[in-house]
Amino acid sequence: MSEFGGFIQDEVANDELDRIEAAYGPLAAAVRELVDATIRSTVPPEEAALALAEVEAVVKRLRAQQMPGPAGVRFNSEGRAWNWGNAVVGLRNAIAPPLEIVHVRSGLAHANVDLGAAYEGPPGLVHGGATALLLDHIMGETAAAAFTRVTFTGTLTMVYRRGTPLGPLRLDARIDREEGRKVWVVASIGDEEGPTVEAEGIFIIPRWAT
Ligand SMILES: CCCCCCCCCCCCCCCC(=O)SCCNC(=O)CCNC(=O)[C@H](O)C(C)(C)COP(=O)(O)OP(=O)(O)OC[C@H]1O[C@@H](n2cnc3c(N)ncnc32)[C@H](O)[C@@H]1OP(=O)(O)O
Repeated sequence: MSEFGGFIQDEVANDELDRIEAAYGPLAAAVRELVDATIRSTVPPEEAALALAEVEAVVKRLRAQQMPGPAGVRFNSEGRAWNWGNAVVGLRNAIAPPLEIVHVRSGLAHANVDLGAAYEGPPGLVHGGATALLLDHIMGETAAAAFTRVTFTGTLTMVYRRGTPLGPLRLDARIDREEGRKVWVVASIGDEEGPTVEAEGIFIIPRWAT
């Protein structure tokens, strides 16, 4: 294994990655269900205590073998990259919705997502930090121009036009302009009635990546 600016070259073969993803993807999806079920359950406390014992047993089983730190962003020489722990798109991260981003072309992307009880801020509405999180990520991937370069968020501006309802939502992002190592991206998230939050960000290609 070797590291480039935090990106880790890890020679796991593609068929082995498929096998791992086929097991851990559904596991993370079940944990997402668990998060939602824990928030919305109305079973009596005695039932919740029994559930706790079962969850603790599952945690113990998974802790039997662990990587020393976070999952990182990895790639192999077969051209595959994976970021299973990412907070927005991580296949193995139950905190991530996960967002499935469609890159229409370099610098233009969109995504559909259904946010449930785990993302609530004001009653029935998405937490403002959660919309910022999703927007930051889709904008970052868009700035990366079809994954041909690394960009970091420099400045992010959010305009919250109206509350974002929990439920089905759409995100859109596009590169507005570029100047040297700076990439301006505009984006929005919204429901069927239109955008609820509009964002503008300056993404920087770091000096170390040029
Ligand atoms: C090939 C393999 C492909 C793989 C492809 C994988 C892609 C996978 C996509 C994942 C997508 C993730 C999407 C989430 C995106 C995050 O969440 S990133 C995490 C949050 N952001 C950070 O942690 C960034 C922290 N800050 C930094 O690391 C550094 O300050 C930066 C932003 C890289 C800039 O450092 P630097 O390169 O030393 O910049 P520097 O030379 O000082 O300035 C360059 C220019 O940028 C301007 N600038 C610098 N900082 C800022 C700023 N904060 N705001 C505005 N302008 C700024 C300067 O004024 C300067 O402008 P000019 O003078 O050229 O006009």
